Amino acid sequence: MALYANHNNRGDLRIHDSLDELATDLADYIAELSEVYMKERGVFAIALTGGSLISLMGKLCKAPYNKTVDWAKWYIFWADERVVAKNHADSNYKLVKDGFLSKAFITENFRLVPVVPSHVYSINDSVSAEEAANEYEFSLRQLVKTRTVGVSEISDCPKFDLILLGMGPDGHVASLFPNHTVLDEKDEWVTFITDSPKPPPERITFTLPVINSASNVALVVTGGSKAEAVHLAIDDLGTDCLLLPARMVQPTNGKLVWFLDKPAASKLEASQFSE
Ligand SMILES: O=C1O[C@H](COP(=O)(O)O)[C@@H](O)[C@H](O)[C@H]1O
Repeated sequence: MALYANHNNRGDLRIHDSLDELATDLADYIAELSEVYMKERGVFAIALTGGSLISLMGKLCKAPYNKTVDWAKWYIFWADERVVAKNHADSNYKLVKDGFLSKAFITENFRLVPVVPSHVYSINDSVSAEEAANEYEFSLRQLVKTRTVGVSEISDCPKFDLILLGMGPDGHVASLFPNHTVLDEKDEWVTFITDSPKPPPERITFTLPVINSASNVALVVTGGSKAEAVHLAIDDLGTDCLLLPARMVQPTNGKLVWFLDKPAASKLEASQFSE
C-alpha cells in the first residue's frame, strides 16, 4: 500500500512499498498529465534526465498506456545531458532511447506508437559543452516563441508541462551539484559544467530558474543510499540544508511531487507531513 502525504511546503509525497508499485504510479501520473496538457495546449512538453528514473518509466511503453497516450503530441527534452557521443554508454539520450523511446515505437502487439523523431530534442554531441548548451537554449527559445513549450507568467523562462528529475546520493538534481557555482546561474536557461564531481565531467543542464518555472516537477528517488539526502531535501531542518540542490527545487507556480520507495523515505520525519 502506497502512502500518499503532503509535506508542509515540500510538495506531495508518494511513498511506495515496491519499485513495481512506484513504476505503475509514475506511469499513471505521466499519462494523466500528458492528457491534461494535450487538451489544454494541444502538445505535451516533457523534460527527462538520465539515471535510474528511466527504467522506472518503462511501464509507459506497455498496455494500457501504449494505446491511451497520444505520443505524437509529445515533445521530449533533456533537463541534463552528458557531453558525449549519442551512442556512448554515458549518454542520457542513449539511455532514454534504449530504455524507453525504442520500446515505445514497438509495442507488445508490434503496433507503432509514434513518438515523432523531430519532437525529440537531444543535444548536439559534436561541439563543446559550452556550444551545446548555447545551441540547446537557442532551440528552446524558438519553441517558446511558438508556444510548443509554454512560457512562465512571471519571467521569460520556459514553462515545461513536466520536468522529471532523479536525485543523486549527494542531493544533486539534473547536473546541478552541491556547492557548484552553477547553482547561482540566474540568467541562462541552459548552462554547462566541465568539472562534474560525478563522471563524465562535461555536461549541460537546465538552470534552477527553468526547473522552478515548470508546471509540474517530479523527483523520482529510490534506494537507501539516498535516504539522508531525501531527509535533507524534504524535512524542516532550519537553514543548514537550504543549499542542497534538491531542496532548491521549488516550483514557483507549479506542483512538486516526490516518488519515493520505502528505503529512500526511511529517514523522513513522519511528523512533518500529513496523510
Ligand atoms: O548523473 C546523473 O545523476 C542523476 C541521478 O542518477 P541516479 O542513477 O542516481 O538516479 C540523474 O538524474 C542525472 O540525469 C544524471 O546525469
